[in-house]
Parts: sequence; structure tokens; C-alpha cells
Amino acid sequence: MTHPQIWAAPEAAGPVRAAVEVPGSKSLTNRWLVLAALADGPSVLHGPLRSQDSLAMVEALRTLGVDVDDRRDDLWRVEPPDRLRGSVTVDCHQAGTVMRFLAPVSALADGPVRFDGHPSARARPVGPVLQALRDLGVQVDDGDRGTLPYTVHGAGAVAGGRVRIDASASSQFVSALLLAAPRFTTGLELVHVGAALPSLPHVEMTEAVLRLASVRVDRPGPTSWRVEPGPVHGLDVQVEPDLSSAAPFLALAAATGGQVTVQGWPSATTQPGDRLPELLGRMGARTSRHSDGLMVHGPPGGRLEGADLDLSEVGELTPVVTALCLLARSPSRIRGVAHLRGHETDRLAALTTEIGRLGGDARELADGLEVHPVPLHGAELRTYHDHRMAMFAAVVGAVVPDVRVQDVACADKTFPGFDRVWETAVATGRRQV
Ligand SMILES: O=C(O)C1=C[C@@H](OP(=O)(O)O)[C@@H](O)[C@H](O)C1
Ligand SMILES: C=C(OP(=O)(O)O)C(=O)O
Repeated sequence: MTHPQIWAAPEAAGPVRAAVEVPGSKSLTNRWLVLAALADGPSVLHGPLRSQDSLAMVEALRTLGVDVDDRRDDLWRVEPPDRLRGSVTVDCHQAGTVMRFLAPVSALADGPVRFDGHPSARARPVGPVLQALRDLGVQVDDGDRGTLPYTVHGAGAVAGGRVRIDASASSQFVSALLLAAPRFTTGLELVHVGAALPSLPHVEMTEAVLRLASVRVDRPGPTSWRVEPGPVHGLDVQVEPDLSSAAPFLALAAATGGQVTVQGWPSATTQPGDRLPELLGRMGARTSRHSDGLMVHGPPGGRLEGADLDLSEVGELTPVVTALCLLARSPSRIRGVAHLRGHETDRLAALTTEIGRLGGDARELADGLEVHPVPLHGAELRTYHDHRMAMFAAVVGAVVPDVRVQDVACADKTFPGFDRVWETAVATGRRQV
């Protein structure tokens, strides 16, 4: 797919009225792929996400000897190997889920597994997972950096046991250890110590997928887990639409006073995007559930109110929510997201800088952002290899004239073709006037 170097974000000339279909969940696709690789038989994924992050996982698992048949778009088959292959190098690209989830998996391989990735991924924390593996008796070399590149010396088995971990920088540290734990000889008892654990719904998603694969997971305390050793059963699963990829489209309705339906919104889900109706409601938009999906009704004229929002559980929604705060009529404060400094880019710095470029008024706080409403003007926005910064820019550009976006193709990390789907949705606003 070709993308313009500089993308002119389309401005909506009126309330957008659209129904959109978003691709499958990154978090679910990559969890199912990992469990399928550890399973005792073949698995089938229906409606998987095909994007940079999931293809990074597919490529990594193939490197470890897993047979993934992704020839069809609607259905992937996964056949686990008898033994995971060592003496290989895994390219994590930009995927946090690959660089964290596969570290414990590769401890089960029959030789060293070297991990590296995109330059931006080399800045992201992974040290606590590597230390936990060391505490469990696995040899790991990372030059004491706590980042990529690192090597896990797979020895065919991991004894397992009890481990303490500080996962305040990323919930993925916990998910990584839990996902591989049923294959540890004695299972795993994991206790999070330290400051607040972010993105708890993502850990609950990990618990849920493990249970669907017949693994016993208990949560003796709010931030402690016990995974029993035992087989991971092969799966036949339907991947839900990615609700975080849906976020910019819901925001589009909210900001233009329009109505957008995201098709196939699940009635129950562990995805953090399920908090969007509440968050949008706090800013003045209404949502309603219908048989075909979730519909957002923006307030008349897109007149949104600012809000004081704790996004610690749903950090990946921050860039899109920040776009709405920027367009709102009163100040906003976003809390609980200090860990976003270790995402695809330092998202708090990136958002503050790009808001400044638009003439906006935002201040970085120790754990979030403060945004004050002021008139905005067009600008050429940077995206920092961060798909969610592209989505931030798109939402702002739907309301602020002459917003141009560098490297919109970075949205491919979770949403290939985002710019085209966005243009089609925004165009429905044009026809209103
Ligand atoms: O487990 C997952 O699939 C994810 C967990 C979260 O990570 P952090 O806890 O590092 O924010 C989230 O932001 C990321 O997009 C996906
Ligand atoms: C933080 C994110 O990704 P990753 O899975 O690479 O951590 C994200 O998608 O917002």
C-alpha cells in the first residue's frame, strides 16, 4: 500500500455520519498467536489482525519453528512445533507484545534466541521481564541495559516458581510471564511490587485468554497471580474488532457533532476501548449499542466539555482522548499515564510538542497532561513512528483546517490503510453541507 509522505488530514465540513469496520484486535491476535505456539495441538484464528505488529509476531513465531498459515485474510492456522527452535534471531520490529511476550516463550526453546527490533523499540523497557526470567533460573544477556537487543538462552524448559516483578512501566511484563507460565514445570506465582500497575484490563485479557485455553489462573490478590502448570489446549477463536483502533472514529463523531457506528462492537470484552463510551460521555457525547455495533452521537456542533480523566487502565487511548481535550471548550487533565513515556515514543512529550505546533496550550505533568482550550491553527505534525500519534493528528485535522501529517503510514502498526478509511468516513461530513 502506498502512502503520501505528507498526508493532508481531511477536514469535516459538517457532522460525520458513517459506519466503519475496524480491523481485528492487536492485543487479542498476538495473545492467541502466542498461546497457539505453546499449545498441544493446532489452532485456528478467525478474523485476525494483519498489520505490522501481528505480522511481526507471525514472523517471530515462524523463526522459533511454529507453522503459521496466514494465506487467508479471514482465518489463520497455527501448528506448534514439538520443540521451539533456538539459535535464531527474532526481529520485534516495533511491537511491544513481541519484545515482551516472546522473552519467556524463548526460554523454552532449545538454544539461544536473540531479540532486536526497530530503533524506536530499542528505547522501550523490558528489563523487569528479563530479571524475572533470571530469577527463575534462565540465563539472559542484555548488557544490563534492560532493553533490546537481548538474548535469552533457551534450555528447553523453565522450572518456574515464585517471582516478584515491578511492572509499573508496562503491564506487558506481567502478561508475558503469565502467557508462558503454564509451560513452566511448576507453573508460576507472580507478585507485582512497586508503583501502580498500568493497563490492568490488558492483564485481565491475558487471564481470560489463558482460561479459554484451559489453563488455570488465579488472582490471590489485586496484583498477584498464580498459573498452574499444564497443557495449553489448541484454540478455535474469533478475534474481536480492535476497540483502540475504533477510538479515532468515535472521536470523529464526538468532535463533529455527528454519528459514527463501529460495527461488531463486542457485548462483553476485556479490551480497554470498552471504556470509551464512559470517557466520551464525560466529555458530552452519547453512545448507544445496536445490533450492528456501537454508535456515538456527538453533541450539537461538536461542543465537547473538558474533563479530568484517569487513563491509567486505558493508556493506549491517550493520544485520541487528548485530541478531544484539545478540541473541547474547557480545560482537561489526564492522569495516570507516566508509563506512556516508554511507548512507541515518549507520548507525553510528543503530544505536548505537536499541540504546541498547532498553537495549542498543553503542559506535561509528572503522570499526564493538562490541556487548555485556545484557538488552534493548521500545522505539519510529526508522528514519531507512532500509529496513535497519526490517529491523534487525524482527529485534530477533522476540525482544524490545514493539518498535514508526516508519515501517516506508521498507522500500519495496528491499522493498515487507516488514512483511506478515515478519508471515507470524514467525506460523509462533507456531504452534509
Ligand atoms: O498487552 C497488551 O496487548 C497491551 C498492553 C498495554 O501496554 P502498557 O501496559 O505497556 O501500556 C497497551 O498500552 C498496549 O498497547 C497493548
Ligand atoms: C503501546 C502500544 O503498543 P505496544 O503493543 O507496542 O506496546 C500501543 O499500541 O498503543
